[in-house]
Amino acid sequence: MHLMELPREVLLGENLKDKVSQVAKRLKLGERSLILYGPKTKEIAGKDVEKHLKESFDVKSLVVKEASMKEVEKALNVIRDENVNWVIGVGGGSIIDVAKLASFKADVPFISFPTTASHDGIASANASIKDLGTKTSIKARPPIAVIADVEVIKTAPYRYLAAGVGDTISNLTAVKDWELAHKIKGEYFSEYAASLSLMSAKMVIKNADIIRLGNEESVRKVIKGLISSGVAMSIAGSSRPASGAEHLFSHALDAIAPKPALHGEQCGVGTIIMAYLHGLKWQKIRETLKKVRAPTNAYELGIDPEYIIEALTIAHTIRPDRYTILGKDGLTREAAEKAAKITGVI
Ligand SMILES: NC(=O)C1=CN([C@@H]2O[C@H](COP(=O)(O)OP(=O)(O)OC[C@H]3O[C@@H](n4cnc5c(N)ncnc54)[C@H](OP(=O)(O)O)[C@@H]3O)[C@@H](O)[C@H]2O)C=CC1
Ligand SMILES: O=C(CO)COP(=O)(O)O
Ligand SMILES: [Zn+2]
Repeated sequence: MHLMELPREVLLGENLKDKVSQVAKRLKLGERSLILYGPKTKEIAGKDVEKHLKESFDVKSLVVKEASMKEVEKALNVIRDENVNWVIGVGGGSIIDVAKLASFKADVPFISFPTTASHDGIASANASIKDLGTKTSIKARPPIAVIADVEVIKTAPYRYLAAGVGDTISNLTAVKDWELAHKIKGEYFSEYAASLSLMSAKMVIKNADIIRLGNEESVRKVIKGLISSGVAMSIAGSSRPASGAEHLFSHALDAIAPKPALHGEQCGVGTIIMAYLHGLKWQKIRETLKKVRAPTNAYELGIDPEYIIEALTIAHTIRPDRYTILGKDGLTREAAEKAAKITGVI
């Protein structure tokens, strides 16, 4: 049996920092809450959300440094010691993932309050957490509510919005990899989740000219795609519809590059290469990324070509149970170099 859980409320609008209490009351989440934010997102929105929440709730707070198991444990300790009833994560993908996993382990609900449109973990049920050096995708529960404040998200540097396009466009190759795993390995495949995921990718391609403006409408377009993508993952019961070989490439870069770029930026570049390997129209993907001013090569990622090649050759080892176009043995150095050169990535 596959149990599908989805958010109960999704708010997308302006000035929502003082609306969290209303949502929490409506959903009867309880008296004691824990707010998680990062050092920057505390200043950007966290402090304000906390101030408003304190008018109605008993609020504990924690500054989260990274998406690691250590940080999840810290949050879990506060939840248990303080008998916290619900959690809210105010931040980027890292903060939301820590809130998602800690609340899941403690069996309490959590609210997702994204400060950027850079990743599709906003509404997904899985958390990407670093444990023993590499990122693992851990099954958790989707947020009970998503509160996406366009005013807050709009203040993030444009680069984050372009990264969101990269994370969404990667659904094109992720779904291809999923189909392949279904055909070759007999892996469970949900046509419905795959279609929803592809729809998000197609929407950002179609709206690239609007997105590149970086205005409020752009934020709304990208956020909607990211939320649908997260819902697709919840329906699938895994990150399969939105994470294939292009994500393995990004996770590999996170592990080896001295200064990795944003998750969505790396996934976007990975999508160009994996689309080439799949025989898809990779030029169209590159064109869209260029249009929204997202990186399309090593230089723009700020990563040495040598790391790009290495990441391509080790990507298949990151999650051996996730079958992709890279197969069981991965790419040879020569094949990696050729694919990266043909697609203009190096
Ligand atoms: N679970 C899932 O389904 C998914 C998970 N992910 C995961 O999400 C992570 C990537 O998320 P991403 O958002 O790109 O990166 P991070 O959450 O790591 O944030 C990157 C930086 O941006 C800062 N930041 C956040 N909001 C703003 C803002 N409004 N203005 C200025 N700076 C801001 C953060 O501040 P601070 O230092 O305060 O945190 C941080 O320093 C990865 O760990 C990835 O694996 C991605 C997709 C799906
Ligand atoms: O980033 C994701 C989808 O965009 C999902 O994360 P994983 O690659 O960790 O499963
Ligand atoms: Zn992603």
